Amino acid sequence: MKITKFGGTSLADASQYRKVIDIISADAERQVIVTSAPGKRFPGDIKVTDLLIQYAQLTLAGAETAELADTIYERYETIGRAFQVEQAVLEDIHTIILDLVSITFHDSAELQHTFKAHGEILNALLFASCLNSVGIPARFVDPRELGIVAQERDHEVVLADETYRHLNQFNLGAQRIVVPGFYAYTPDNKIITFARGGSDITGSILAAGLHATMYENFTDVDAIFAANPQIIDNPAAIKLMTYREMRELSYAGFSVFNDEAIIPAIQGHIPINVKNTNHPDAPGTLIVSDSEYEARQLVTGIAASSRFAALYLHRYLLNKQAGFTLKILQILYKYGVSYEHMPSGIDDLTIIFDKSQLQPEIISHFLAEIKEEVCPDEMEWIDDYAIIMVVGEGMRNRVGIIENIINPLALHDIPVKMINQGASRISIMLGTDRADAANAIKYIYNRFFNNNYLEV
Ligand SMILES: Nc1ncnc2c1ncn2[C@@H]1O[C@H](COP(=O)(O)OP(=O)(O)O)[C@@H](O)[C@H]1O
Ligand SMILES: N[C@@H](CC(=O)OP(=O)(O)O)C(=O)O
Repeated sequence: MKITKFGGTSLADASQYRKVIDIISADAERQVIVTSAPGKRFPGDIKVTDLLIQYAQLTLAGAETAELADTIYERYETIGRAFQVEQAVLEDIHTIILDLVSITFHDSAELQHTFKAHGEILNALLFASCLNSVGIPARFVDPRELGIVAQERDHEVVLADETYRHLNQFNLGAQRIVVPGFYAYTPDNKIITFARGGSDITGSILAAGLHATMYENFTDVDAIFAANPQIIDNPAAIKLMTYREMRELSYAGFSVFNDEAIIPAIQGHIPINVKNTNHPDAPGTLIVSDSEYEARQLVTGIAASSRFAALYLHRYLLNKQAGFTLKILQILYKYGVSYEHMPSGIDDLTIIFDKSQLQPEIISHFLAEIKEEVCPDEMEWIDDYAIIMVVGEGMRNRVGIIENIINPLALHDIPVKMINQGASRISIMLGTDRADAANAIKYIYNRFFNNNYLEV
């Protein structure tokens, strides 16, 4: 049995739905289908999840919502009509959307989670109806029935271990099931959404918990490429890679996967196949454990992400001062701020933060406290920090890689603000200005992929 997840672009309209139905009917093993909310149909279009976020905001502000509710409903209605689903199904969807504004929520967070999850809920309901209307028996199954439980801890949504016990007890039967991705239930039965892109997480949890033979993740590209296709024209496709490579690359910007998403699949030893809904016969990218992998090239992929900021601190004899870092960490802890990386030298320390996890209004407060508490000789907040990650199992134990990364950047006058090598033996991390990140990717990509400097 395979878990087959379809991203938002794969379910954006009726013609995409048709492709997805063909994909499902081509393989009886595709028994558990995970849906995202309808995504963008064309560049500039708005994902249903983003419409629902607006809908939640208008509701919280007590503003007029009728027009937006209609826009959301139309996305589902057009698809449903194309498949001649029963009128009652469309009416249900319409009512559910309209009724959201009348539900009493405990707080605004609960309202936002519930509104957001409805992109997936309604798409799964509609998709199950469409499958039935073309003669493929299928049943909508909510994460509550499966027992997917999660809760917020330190601003993170953490899956409860009992989820796997529940999934173990779930009787799948012979029918296909359609499960909405992106959300779970709290122990007190409230909807809680994962991070954006989190339908990938649901697919991965189900793959591990229901002991699938494969986790198929259908998206809108033929493969995971060695660099973002929006930066590099026609980048090399990655046919086979390891979980670890994927984790590092998705963390640093390969948005094809949510970076947390593959952890359950890794823990369950489930191979992942990323495939294209628009070219389902293309083999896509297979992601496996390192024991099933032999590196054939040095670098597998190069990613960049601009969602970072950095705090640079300089103080002479910093390496001799007991408790210097501890004081800083205590201040960060007090503000509930986690950091991503902390490269240090004898007199210098850089702390790198994920800006998407930082509330902008607290930055000036914790900076002031750090300044007062540790009295650095120099301190700078770098707000536009990008991280570039060069990743490959083939880099392990190989000498001379770093110069091939740095040289092309030096040749093009791109300053490197930080290098972090060694923490993971399969990756090298660089810090640059955000404005330089795309060019840095191009030059590093050229060195490794267009100069035959690839073989192990
Ligand atoms: N290295 C990469 N390889 C493939 N796609 C990438 C890469 N880096 C970024 N992407 C982007 O990820 C997109 C697919 O992810 P996403 O939009 O989340 O899809 P879905 O809606 O199917 O979940 C691609 O369209 C592509 O623009
Ligand atoms: N719909 C949610 C969750 C998701 O996974 O979407 P997608 O598969 O389109 O990335 C989002 O937009 O974040």
